[in-house]
Parts: sequence; structure tokens; C-alpha cells
Amino acid sequence: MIDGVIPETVEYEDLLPSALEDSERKAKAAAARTFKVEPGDTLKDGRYRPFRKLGQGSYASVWLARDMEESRYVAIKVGRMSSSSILSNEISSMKLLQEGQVPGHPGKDHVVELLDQFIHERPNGSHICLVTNPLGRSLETALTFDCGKAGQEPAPYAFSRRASIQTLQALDYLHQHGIMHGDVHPGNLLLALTHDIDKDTETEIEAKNQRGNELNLSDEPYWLDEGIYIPESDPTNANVILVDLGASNHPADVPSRKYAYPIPYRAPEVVMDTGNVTCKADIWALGCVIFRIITDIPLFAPEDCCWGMNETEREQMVMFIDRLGPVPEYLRSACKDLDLNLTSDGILVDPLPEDERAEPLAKFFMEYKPEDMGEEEITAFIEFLGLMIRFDPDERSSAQDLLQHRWITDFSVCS
Ligand SMILES: Nc1ncnc2c1ncn2[C@@H]1O[C@H](COP(=O)(O)OP(=O)(O)OP(=O)(O)O)[C@@H](O)[C@H]1O
Repeated sequence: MIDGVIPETVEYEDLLPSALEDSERKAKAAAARTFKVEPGDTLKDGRYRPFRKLGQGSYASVWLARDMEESRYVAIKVGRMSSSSILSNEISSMKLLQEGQVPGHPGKDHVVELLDQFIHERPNGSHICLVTNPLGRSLETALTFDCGKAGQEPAPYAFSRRASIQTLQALDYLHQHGIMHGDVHPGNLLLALTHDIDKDTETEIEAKNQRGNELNLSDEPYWLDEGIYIPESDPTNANVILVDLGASNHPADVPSRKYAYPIPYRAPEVVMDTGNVTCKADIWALGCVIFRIITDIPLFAPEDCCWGMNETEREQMVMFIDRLGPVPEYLRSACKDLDLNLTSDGILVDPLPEDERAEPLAKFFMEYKPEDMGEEEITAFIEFLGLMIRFDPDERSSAQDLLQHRWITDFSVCS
């Protein structure tokens, strides 16, 4: 909550003439709820001057702004008018971190930090705004566009390993503060900028972007680190920052239905909507994220990715069973609701033909393992992965224990 105040949401639809068609009302309302910047606009009584869009999410847009008071650049996440509870939740978790009692934790440097917060009032409602340091592109973007797919080299293993460890440190930092993230995926892991943009003028910042000056106030977001490709940059210089605490929940070990994991990162208890979702769902998602970072291949990617469709959930459960083995007792009744027939041992009565089944976890990893990973490290990594990717949340390791695992501690790393 911002200083104890959650602004009331004014439903813009209610203010529109009733004669308007439904679709027209919805379009007008959505446009009104979305924050736009006009040249010369400022926020918080002139303190911040936004001049370029950095990102667009479902609940907010993110703007690069000049902080006139501190002579620096900041990123301002401006919530849509209808998203006040999500942004307030995000701020309350970030404040918990600010007040936190875990000094010297390495994860602190890998979680987005709240610099300021305020409410931007508009005639028909308010936008909650939160201010953080400007960051670069996401790991999702970097892995998809910089490496592999575009005919380029996969990310160097030194980079993938470093990014994986930093993500684990970030999550442990949150969990030590009693916060479950609830939306762990590579799109929420941003690369820290590798140069100090505070030394640049606004014109220089635009000039650094190869696509030119007309980016100002454009609706299309651009990354600040455009043109820096991971394989070309020094992996020892890369740092990832976990962002977007909008779906976070605390205390982290109390079951909650507040989470937003994208389909490939959803744990069995999330897929089956058992209601028993705690920070252990973050651990499953972490396992999927690390697998993706290290191999560039998603661990569980159902072909039919439609939210809320039973087919997707059934397909995911079948994949889990193929990769992990029998469904534990506690999930079996939920499987019945999905029309998944299981034997009394928790395996499928009608499995897919052998050549259509997902391979077991270790075998699947061996197919995509990085070339420069040694034998012993491969064994350690498969063991490490198996501590996160487990059906039963109670059997998954905590982030704190994972940090002590030999894959983290025994192999040379540049973190
Ligand atoms: N500090 C930052 N610096 C640069 N870009 C950022 C920063 N924070 C967020 N972004 C960009 O803005 C996008 C939207 O931000 P964010 O994910 O926090 O919004 P959201 O509405 O909560 O998104 P979602 O739809 O994922 O829930 C991010 O994907 C990222 O590309």
C-alpha cells in the first residue's frame, strides 16, 4: 500500500454515454486507463520527466525518465488505472525488502529496488507509479533473439551458469524475507546495464539506439542495451535482476491463489489449482528457468498454450508424468477431474506411444547439455535440477539449501 492509501478505481465505462456500442465503450475505457506521455509532461510535481518508453506489461507501462532532483535517470512503472491492487501489492513487497533484516545477502543486488513511489492523479482516476533503476532487456529476449534462434551461437555456458546462480540468489533473498515471487520466468529477469547512463545526455541515449531519434514517446518500447549481444559481451560482466513483484505474496509459506506463472513455468500444484501454492512453486519455476537458461530449451512447453483450457493442463500433467514418474497420492484426485486415468501406482492407464512421450528429465537434459560442461558437473547439475523439479512441493529443496549444493559451490564460476 502507498502510505496507507489505495486510490479508488473509477470505472471509466460508467462515465461513458450508454448509447455507445459495447466494443466502443471497452476500447475507449482501455485507452483512458492507459498512461500516455505528451512532450513536456512531468510527474510528481515536476520531479520526473519521462521521455521514452522502456516496456509494456499487462498492468503497467515502464518509462525512462530524468529525475530532476537527483540528476539521474530512473525507470517509472506507471500502473493502469484498473491495476491499483497489483501495483500496491508490488510496492508493499518492495518495502518489506527495504526494511529487511538480511544484511549482506548476495541476492540483494539481483532484485529490483524501490527508489520512490507516488500516485499520478488524472481527472477520472489515478495511476500508481513506482520508481526503480533503468535496466536492459530480459533474459527471454536475450535468449530468443541474441542466441540460438537467429542463427547465432547459444549463450556461453559461463554466462548461463552465472545468470542461473544470480537468479537463485535473488529468489533466496525474497524467500528469506518471507516473500513468494509468484511470476518467476525469463521475461522477469532483466539484464543490468553495463554502462553508466547517468553520464549520457538524453540525446546521447537516443543516439545509442540504432533505430533513431523518433523513438521519443513512441508507443513502441525499446531496450536501453539494444545492440549489446550476450555472446559478444563479456559474460563475467553480466548481471541479472529479478523484477515485477506484482504477483508476490507474503508470508511465502502460506498457501495462496495469488500467482501469475506463465504456462511453461507452472508447478503441478499450480496446473492442478490445488490451492496449496507456496514459495515452493517459485522453486519449481526456478528449475524450469535454469533449465531454459542452460540449454535454451523449455523444459515443459505444452503445444497447446491456451490459458484455462483443460487440454493444456492434461498435456502438461502427461509431460510431468513422462519426465518424472508416478503422480503422488495427494494429486491423484485432481487428475480424475481432468479425466486423466491413473493406475493405483499413479502412472497413466493409457500412456502415449513411446516415440511421442516426453523423455525422462536426465535423458532430456543430456540431449541439450552445453558442450563445455564436464562429466562431473553434468552429474551434479542433474542432481541439482532434481531437487527443484519434483511433484511434491514439500520435497523440493529450499533456495537456501540449493545455494549449498555442489553444482553451485564446487565448480569454477565467474559470479
Ligand atoms: N526497471 C526497468 N528498466 C527497464 N525496463 C523495465 C524495467 N522494469 C520493467 N521493464 C520492462 O517493462 C516490461 C513490463 O514491466 P513489468 O513486467 O514490471 O509490468 P507488468 O504489467 O507487471 O507485466 P506483466 O504483464 O508481465 O505482469 C518488462 O517486461 C520489461 O521489459
